[in-house]
Amino acid sequence: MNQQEQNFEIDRLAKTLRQVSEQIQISEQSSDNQRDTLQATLRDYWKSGGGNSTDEAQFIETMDRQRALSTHIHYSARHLHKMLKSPYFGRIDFTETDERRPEMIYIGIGSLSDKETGSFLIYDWRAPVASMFYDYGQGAAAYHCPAGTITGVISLKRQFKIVNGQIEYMFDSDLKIDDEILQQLLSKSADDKMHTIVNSIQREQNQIIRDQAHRVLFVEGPAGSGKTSAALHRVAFLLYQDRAGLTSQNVLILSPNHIFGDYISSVLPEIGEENVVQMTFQDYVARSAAEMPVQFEARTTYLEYMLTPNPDPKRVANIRFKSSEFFCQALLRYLDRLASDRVDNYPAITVRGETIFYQDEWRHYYTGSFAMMPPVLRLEKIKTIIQKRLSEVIQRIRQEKIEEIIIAGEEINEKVIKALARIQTRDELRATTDQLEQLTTLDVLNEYKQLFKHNRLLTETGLAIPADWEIIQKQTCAFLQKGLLPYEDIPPFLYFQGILQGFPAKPDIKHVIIDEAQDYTSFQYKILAQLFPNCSWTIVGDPAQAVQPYLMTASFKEASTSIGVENTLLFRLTKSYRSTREIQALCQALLPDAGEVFSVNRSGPLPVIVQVQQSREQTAVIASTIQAMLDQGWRSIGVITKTAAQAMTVYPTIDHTVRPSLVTKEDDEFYRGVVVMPAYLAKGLEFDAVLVVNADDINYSHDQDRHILYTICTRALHRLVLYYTDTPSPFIARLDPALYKNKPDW
Ligand SMILES: Nc1ncnc2c1ncn2[C@@H]1O[C@H](COP(=O)(O)OP(=O)(O)OP(=O)(O)O)[C@@H](O)[C@H]1O
Repeated sequence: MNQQEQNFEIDRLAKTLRQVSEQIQISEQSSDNQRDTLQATLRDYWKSGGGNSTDEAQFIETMDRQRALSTHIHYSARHLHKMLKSPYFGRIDFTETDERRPEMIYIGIGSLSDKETGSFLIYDWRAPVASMFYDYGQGAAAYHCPAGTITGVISLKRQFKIVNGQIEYMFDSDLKIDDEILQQLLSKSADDKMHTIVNSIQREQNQIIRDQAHRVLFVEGPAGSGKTSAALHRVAFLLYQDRAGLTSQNVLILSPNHIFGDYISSVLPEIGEENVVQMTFQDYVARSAAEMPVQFEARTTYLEYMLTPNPDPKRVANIRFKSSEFFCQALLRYLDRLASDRVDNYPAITVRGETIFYQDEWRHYYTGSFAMMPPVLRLEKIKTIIQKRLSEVIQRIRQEKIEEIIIAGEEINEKVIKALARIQTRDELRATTDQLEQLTTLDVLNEYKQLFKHNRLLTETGLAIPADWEIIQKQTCAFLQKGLLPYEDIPPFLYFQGILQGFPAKPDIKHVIIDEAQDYTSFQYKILAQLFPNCSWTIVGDPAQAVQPYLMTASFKEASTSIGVENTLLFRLTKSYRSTREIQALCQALLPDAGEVFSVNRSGPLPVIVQVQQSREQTAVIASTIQAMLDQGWRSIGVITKTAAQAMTVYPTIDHTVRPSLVTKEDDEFYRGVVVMPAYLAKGLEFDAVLVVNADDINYSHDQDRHILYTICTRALHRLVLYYTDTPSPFIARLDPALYKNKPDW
């Protein structure tokens, strides 16, 4: 780029910043005006004495409108302040077919138009025309917009780094955002929060972000391929596309845990969007558990137990069965029958030989008039009908009783006579009211028990006896007998309960992102589909990172069947960005059938696999490694164990002068620095350096352990060290020695 061009860009930036400043002033002025209007509206209303309900309704509507406007002004001012620091990061010169002159298109986190001419000074990165910045280098290019596909030629592509209103660097790139800039971006130290990748979104990621043709978008990709990043930027894109119909309150992110939720919480605000609603599946479980007469097993208790070297095979059989497609289908069949046949053999309700509710009326209401309601509600409605009819009979009987008591002449006080008649009527009808109660009460927990206790799951569905059925029956009954619902029973039970009682659906949620989707079972998807009936979905995951042993999680195909949407697309990412080439090579080698994964051409030292003789030596070696990493300027170091119990053992051995923190619970705070934590909480996070403690055969020898080890190692950006004591994990022992060293040289 010659000097003249550099000067042009410097002037262009100055002009843009002037415009941004002016617009900030206007925005702040209108914010002040808006605040005054709001206060004046409030004052006038109270001065006028409140008014009638029509006035009040109007007043509330006015206030809501003014508040919404105020919020909007506030956000655009915040956006402009961000733009004052860094208004754009890219430029393309695009000549549309049939046009002679190119248009200079500057791309930033928001749009800005010239106050006087109205022309765009900056295009929002989500604008249709901006997609070419991510999709093309110089040469023929095209983009889609409501008017159709626009074609043309890109004659220049320029990238900027503007910090605090100053150009730090700018360069022209021939290709799409290429490896060089990525290398630079990725060679930095990891933060305790994830950051936006808006200025370096890759073409394959851009396709995910901008897809609008599918109601369910599945994204599968190796560790570090930007699945979470793409999903979050997709949220920003959807919010931009549908400003009128979609707000941040209509979008929900389902995170694996709150640590992860906190980790990703900066991305949207960084690009000027409000954070969306966040939730974990455990939040839903906890809310449901609060109302149950049985204790739900905590996820951590379950995981800690299942991650021990030799969990009870009976429990393993139970976990496999409860998350299997067989059980899912069996339960669905059972629920279908319950929804249609439950009342088939219910008797007529009679009092003194008079039928007040005929036998066929059960079916008439249950599968007819009330068929759209959940069964519990249907029975309640029918009960109300019967009670109403019964109350007429009760009045008649009471009157008869009163007359009988008067004729008997044993009592003359009117009040006492009435009370006696009431008691006698109640006693006479007790059998009927008890019968009614019993027929119309559906105790969900008891119903669930009966599936196993009395074999109803099979007898009612006619399905063949599955392997290990007796073990599963006994296990389930034994747990429930103790008042405990085991973790593997929670999703099927909550689904069962939801179908019978109804789900607390959230129709306002219009888009749901599921991260770490490889850990969800079919039942979980089914529950989510009921909770969010009106939404589209972005579901991202990596089957190689399934860290819950024995659980039969849903494939993407099973997930889409469970969600019940046909308009789906499975998108596969193939490039990984997080780790150095060397770390990535070792991670890929841990998987037996890893497909080809491309990496950014970023090199670093080989991973290190060290044998330590005993725990005293391990303590010393870890201490010196951490110190060496810190001395080299790496700021986030993850000491990652298989279980929380192991993390708690390792934590006290870490030199406390490096101020380590221990993270063992899903809602613990997560800070940058030296962090000791179990693998299942480190999911989705990343560290400059990862130290894998106890990489022995005791911890990592079964096939499911392989995925845990892979997940841990893929958290590393720049350095990876694995320690073992006696025998290394077979997954390590089988590695090609060229992939690692036995001694660190840092
Ligand atoms: N286009 C990109 N430009 C710059 N950095 C990127 C890009 N895509 C991803 N990254 C970075 O790569 C790292 C991994 O991204 P992310 O966490 O989104 O991947 P993931 O596929 O969700 O990973 P995992 O499955 O391991 O949790 C992050 O540091 C992210 O900022």
